[in-house]
Amino acid sequence: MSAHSSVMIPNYRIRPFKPEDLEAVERINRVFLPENYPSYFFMENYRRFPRSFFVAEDEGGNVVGYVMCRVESHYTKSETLILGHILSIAVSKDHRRKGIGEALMLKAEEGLLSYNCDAVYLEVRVSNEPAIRLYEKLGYKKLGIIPFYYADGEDAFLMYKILREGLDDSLIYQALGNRVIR
Ligand SMILES: CC(=O)SCCNC(=O)CCNC(=O)[C@H](O)C(C)(C)COP(=O)(O)OP(=O)(O)OC[C@H]1O[C@@H](n2cnc3c(N)ncnc32)[C@H](O)[C@@H]1OP(=O)(O)O
Repeated sequence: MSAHSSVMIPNYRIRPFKPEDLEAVERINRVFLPENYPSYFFMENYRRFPRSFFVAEDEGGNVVGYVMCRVESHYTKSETLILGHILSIAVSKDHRRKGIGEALMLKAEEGLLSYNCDAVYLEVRVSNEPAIRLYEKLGYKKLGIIPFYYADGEDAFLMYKILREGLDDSLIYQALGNRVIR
């Protein structure tokens, strides 16, 4: 399974994150997501995994969305899996339903493939219909629920997508199953 690199969205451009984008990315994160991070967290993920951190900009060069990822090792009985972790994605409200979220996700997957990721996973609030629909559209499956994952007590779905052809779903369960109930 491969990610598609040729996603074109009229009037927008998806490009790699640059340190100058930090303020804009943090603003979008604070306004549109309850899960906020200190600046060093964004910069650390950029420093370690620059090929899977993207922003979307409009024609005026304004940053209107981002996706930030990390690469992790997870263990199964037979092998170590390299898993991409989508840490955070958001698109400014005025720019939604134009394909930006989907394009950011596909670019992130492409970047994660360049780090040899076997699969990609993420956590999402069980009430976050738009995001869950987006992930399902892109082929993500629910591994299970992480109870009380968020600070306000809401549960998360742990969702994943296999990137390496032939990788069995059961290996993802071996790697991440201890975090979820089914
Ligand atoms: C790992 C995490 O970060 S989990 C948290 C995810 N982030 C957030 O919840 C932040 C607030 N939400 C957002 O920023 C946006 O709503 C996002 C990122 C979830 C989606 O971004 P958008 O640019 O609007 O998505 P995009 O236009 O690419 O939509 C792609 C598909 O997602 C689904 N989708 C997106 N929004 C919706 C919605 N409101 N209702 C139903 N389906 C939706 C649809 O299947 C859509 O395809 P379609 O337009 O062909 O029907």
